[in-house]
Amino acid sequence: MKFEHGVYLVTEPSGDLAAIVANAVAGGVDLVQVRDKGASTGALIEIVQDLRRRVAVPIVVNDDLDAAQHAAGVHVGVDDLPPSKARRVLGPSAIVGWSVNDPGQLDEVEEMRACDYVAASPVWATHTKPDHQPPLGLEGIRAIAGRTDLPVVAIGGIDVARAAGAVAAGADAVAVVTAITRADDPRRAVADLVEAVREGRGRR
Ligand SMILES: Cc1ncc(COP(=O)(O)OP(=O)(O)O)c(N)n1
Ligand SMILES: Cc1ncsc1CCOP(=O)(O)O
Ligand SMILES: [Mg+2]
Repeated sequence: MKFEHGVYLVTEPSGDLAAIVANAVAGGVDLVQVRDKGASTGALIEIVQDLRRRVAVPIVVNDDLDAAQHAAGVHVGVDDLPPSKARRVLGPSAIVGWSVNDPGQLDEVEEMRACDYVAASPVWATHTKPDHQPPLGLEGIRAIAGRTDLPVVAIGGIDVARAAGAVAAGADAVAVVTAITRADDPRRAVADLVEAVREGRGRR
């Protein structure tokens, strides 16, 4: 997985989803994840099919392997099915992402081999995922990025003020919910994040 602009949109089930995603993609998002913890598989498939008609970037689904078969891939965490199983079901060309909070996960060779990227999750505390694990901080990004060649995505509490620091610490991309979905102008918000990522890359 190549994160050209380094911005990954993770959706939430509020607001005008189609408009937010279309504007975010126009601003430069590389990848979209449909995340709606309360949605049925059928509802997720409908969302994916609708978004696929509107935008050209890959769309992955959070958690739900059945819905992910109608998308470009899946994002899973430690409480979900393992990446290796997702890979077996979705095949070699699917995108498979895995949340990492404990650096010990990086030693799970079979799981790491199944992934296209790992997410340092969360970097900062966030209300968007009330059950999140302890924040890793910038040190956590450095520790993870220093131990894998996979692209590292930073997620949790990331906004335009924090994005460059996360990237300078070793993240290849930032994954963002509210700083995009709740922005007055999601397209502008993404464009500003893209610029911050560029600045962070320049600091490495
Ligand atoms: C890009 C990205 N990173 C981390 C997560 C969190 O996944 P997980 O730990 O499985 O938690 P839920 O999102 O399922 O609540 C993510 N979704 N996306
Ligand atoms: C889904 C998820 N996984 C770890 S933190 C998080 C939510 C990030 O949301 P926000 O960008 O609003 O802090
Ligand atoms: Mg999950």
